[in-house]
Amino acid sequence: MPTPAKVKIVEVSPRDGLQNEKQFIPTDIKVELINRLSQAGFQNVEATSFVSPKWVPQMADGAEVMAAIQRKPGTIYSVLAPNMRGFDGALAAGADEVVIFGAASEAFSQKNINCSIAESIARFEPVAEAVKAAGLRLRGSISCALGCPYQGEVDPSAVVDVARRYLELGCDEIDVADTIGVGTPARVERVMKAVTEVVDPARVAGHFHDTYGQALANILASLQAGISIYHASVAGLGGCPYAKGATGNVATEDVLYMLHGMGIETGVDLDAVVDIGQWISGHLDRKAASRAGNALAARKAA
Ligand SMILES: CC(C)(COP(=O)([O-])OP(=O)([O-])OC[C@H]1O[C@@H](n2cnc3c(N)ncnc32)[C@H](O)[C@@H]1OP(=O)([O-])[O-])[C@@H](O)C(=O)NCCC(=O)NCCSC(=O)C[C@@](C)(O)CC(=O)[O-]
Repeated sequence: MPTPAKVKIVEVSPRDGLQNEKQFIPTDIKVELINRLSQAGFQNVEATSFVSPKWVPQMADGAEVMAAIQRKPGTIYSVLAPNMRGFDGALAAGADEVVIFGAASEAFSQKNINCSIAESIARFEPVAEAVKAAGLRLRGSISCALGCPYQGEVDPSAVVDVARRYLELGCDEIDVADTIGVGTPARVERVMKAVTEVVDPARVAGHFHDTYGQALANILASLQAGISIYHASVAGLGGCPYAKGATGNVATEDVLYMLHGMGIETGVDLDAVVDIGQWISGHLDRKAASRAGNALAARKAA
C-alpha cells in the first residue's frame, strides 16, 4: 500500500486525555483546551463524553463544555455516547459526530460499559438510527483490538466481527483502538489488514496508547497499511479508567513531528501544539509526556 500523502489527526485530549484525571479539571480549562486545539488546525476534536457521571466523573460537565466552546467552522466536534441518554445529551449539545464505543474483548466490554459485546451492539442500534436521522456523523470505536487487560490475547477475527457490526449500523469511521498500548507493528499490520478487508481503509482510524512505547512504530505500520486517520492527545495525556496501568494516547506533538518529517500533510501547526502541550501540562502540574514536544519547547526557550 502506498503511504498516504495526507493524514487526519483526531485530537482526543479533551476526552480521552482528561477523562482519567483524578482532580476535577475546571470547565473553563477544558473549553480553552478545545478552543486552542481548533485554532491549531485540527479538523476533528473529541470534546467530551455523555456517559454516566458515576462511571466517569471527569466528563460530568460535557453539556457546559459544549455550550461554551467557540466552534471553528469546518471542525468536527465529537462526543462519546453509550446509549440513548448519551445521544440525547449529544444532540442537545450540538455535537457533529457521535462515537459509540464497544470492544473486541468480552471482559473489557463488561468492565467498561457493563454489558456483553452483543448487548452493546443492541444498545448502539437505536443510537445509530437516531444519529443518522439527525444527520450527524457516526463513529465506532473498537477497544482492546490489540490485547485486553483482563483476557490477554484478542484474535483479529474478533475485531473484524465488531467492525462488520459497526458497518451495518452505518458508521462513517471505525477506530481500531489499542487501549493498553500492547500492540507491536507486525501485529498491528495483521489487524489492520484484516479490518481493511471488510472496511474501506479511508474510514479506518488508528487509536494507539503508548504504554509500551510502541505507538509511533504502530502508526508507521498502519501508514504502510494505507490508514490515514490517527487519534492523538496533546502532551500524551490520557488513560482509560477501566484499563489499569495503561498510560496516555500517543502524544500529538510526536505524531506531528514524525508525519511532517515524512512529508505527510496534516494541516496542523506543530508549534502551536507544542505551546498547548506545555500549557496544559503546567496546569496539571506535570511534565508533558511528549519527547518531541519537550525538545521543541526547550529549543524555543533557549
Ligand atoms: C454505559 C453505562 C451508562 C452503563 O452503566 P449501567 O450502570 O449498566 O447503566 P444504567 O442504565 O443502569 O445507568 C446507571 C446510572 O447512570 C445513569 N446514566 C446512564 N446512561 C447515562 C448517560 N449516558 N449519561 C448520564 N447518565 C447516565 C443512569 O440514569 C443511572 O443513574 P441512577 O439511576 O443510578 O442515578 C456506564 O457503564 C457508563 O457510562 N460507562 C462509561 C464508560 C466510559 O466512559 N469509559 C471511558 C470511555 S471508553 C474509552 O476510553 C476507550 C476509547 C474509546 O478511548 C478507545 C480505547 O482506547 O480503547
